[in-house]
Amino acid sequence: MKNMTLLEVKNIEKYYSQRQFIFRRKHEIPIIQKVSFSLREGECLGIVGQSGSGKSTLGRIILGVERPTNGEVLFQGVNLYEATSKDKKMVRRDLQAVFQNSYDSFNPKQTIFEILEEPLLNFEHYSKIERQHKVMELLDCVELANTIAQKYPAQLSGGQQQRINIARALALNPKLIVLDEAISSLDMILQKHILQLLQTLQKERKLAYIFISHDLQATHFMSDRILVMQHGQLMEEIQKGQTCQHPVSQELYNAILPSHPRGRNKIRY
Ligand SMILES: Nc1ncnc2c1ncn2[C@@H]1O[C@H](COP(=O)(O)OP(=O)(O)OP(=O)(O)O)[C@@H](O)[C@H]1O
Repeated sequence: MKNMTLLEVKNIEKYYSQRQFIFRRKHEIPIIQKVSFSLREGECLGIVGQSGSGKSTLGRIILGVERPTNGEVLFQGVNLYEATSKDKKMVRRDLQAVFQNSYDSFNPKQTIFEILEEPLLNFEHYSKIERQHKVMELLDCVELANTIAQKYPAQLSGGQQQRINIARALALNPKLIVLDEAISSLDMILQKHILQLLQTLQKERKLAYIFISHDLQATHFMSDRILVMQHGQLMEEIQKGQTCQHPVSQELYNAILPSHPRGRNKIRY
């Protein structure tokens, strides 16, 4: 089911004020300029662009944690920045995020069980036994052994920590997960495993993703559509299987290195 609109981003602009020199007056620097797009249920939308193009700022605006200067973000029809407390609760359940530095998002004094139990305690009316079952189910979902539940985050590898982050994001059965450089700190083999896991979970749960990344190949693998950003603007939308047309997108695609050096000037889009 990929036809219901889940998210609408309308004419988003974000300015930061910055002083050019110590005694000069502050200037408004545009970081996001007139960005609009929508996302359907169960869809994966990739957002790529060079460093500093505004991807993470846009991600934070979509998550409702960074108010845009202008424009609206509607999640399931609710304006994130004018939501009532009841609507905010719905958004906190249905809209989740996974970031690059998984360890930073944990309380190091909590066990994995406590970390995964926390959203259930805050949002569900489960009994203790039900919470235990649910935590084990979440560990199973991200292909981790139940014995991990008693460990602390520092006792896990980077890949295991990122799986815990994904499991925590899944705990409340969200509709959308914003993945911001979620696999960037992992080695290539682990990246592939996590991407495959994310795809399986997407199919099983009809989840939508916004996949923000520098990595064009991973974004291609995951996404139904890709938005290319530069200087805070959307330059092009590339549908799956289509060739990119815009010079900015072509430059990004040209930067992909083929596995063999002799093929490096023969990239095809
Ligand atoms: N709080 C802030 N105050 C001022 N400028 C900011 C702030 N946050 C981000 N910026 C600037 O906004 C621009 C976009 O940053 P952003 O992190 O969104 O880009 P990005 O495309 O995600 O980059 P990267 O891929 O390197 O993470 C950058 O020039 C950054 O310096």
